[in-house]
Amino acid sequence: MIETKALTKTIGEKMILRGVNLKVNKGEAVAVLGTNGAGKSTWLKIVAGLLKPSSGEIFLKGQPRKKDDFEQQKVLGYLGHQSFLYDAFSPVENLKFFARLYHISSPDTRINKLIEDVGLAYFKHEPVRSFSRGMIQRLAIARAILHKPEILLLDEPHTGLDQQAVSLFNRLLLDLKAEGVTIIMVTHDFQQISTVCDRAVVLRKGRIAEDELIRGRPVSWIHSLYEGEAATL
Ligand SMILES: Nc1ncnc2c1ncn2[C@@H]1O[C@H](COP(=O)(O)OP(=O)(O)OP(=O)(O)O)[C@@H](O)[C@H]1O
Repeated sequence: MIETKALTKTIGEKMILRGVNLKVNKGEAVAVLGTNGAGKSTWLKIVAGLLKPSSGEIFLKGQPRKKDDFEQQKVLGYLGHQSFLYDAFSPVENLKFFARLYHISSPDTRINKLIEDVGLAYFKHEPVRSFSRGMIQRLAIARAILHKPEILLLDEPHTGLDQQAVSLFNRLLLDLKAEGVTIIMVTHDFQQISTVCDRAVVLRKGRIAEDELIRGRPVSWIHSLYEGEAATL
């Protein structure tokens, strides 16, 4: 579904990715772990088409990744550290704007359903500038899945969410997974990884250091994998 081969990224003198070979199959839910600065967000941004690699290859559904290809872009939903939302617009106006970008016809029913799903129905006509961080994150989640992407790329998606929103979001992710959506999630949150993901990949210094199936494993084991100590358990 998504594959990067020998992917490198150098910015200035700094080599951030040093040859990342990673293949994610359709319907998998994969966590990408690693310490701060390991290169996780950079890898995700390159796959999302927001950054250019220095070298290497990217394949999306078996096809080489092309720059500014709308059909390829539609396959992906990306949730990064920035919300991409417009402050002066309400949730309804923001989602209508993105629906137009994705050429979604008659989006009103879907927009209302998504706003309800993320728990913002009461605020759907209020400007985003009045929202808390958690509310913005809820709307950003709705924005990322609005066009029903086949692959969801999530960069620390649980950040800023309260416990109720975390449960709601995980439910949403598990439903999408059951529908066959592929999920790739950069995160430091081991509890959420064990709830949502089947596989964990650990990046260290720009390379894949671990790649293991984690279904049924306790959170402590995932932590050991992150620390590079799982093999000794
Ligand atoms: N535009 C940039 N210019 C210079 N250095 C950068 C740039 N973007 C990223 N870096 C550096 O590249 C390294 C990897 O960054 P990246 O954001 O991919 O790490 P990460 O694994 O996602 O970390 P975190 O868990 O802190 O989000 C970091 O040392 C970062 O400072």
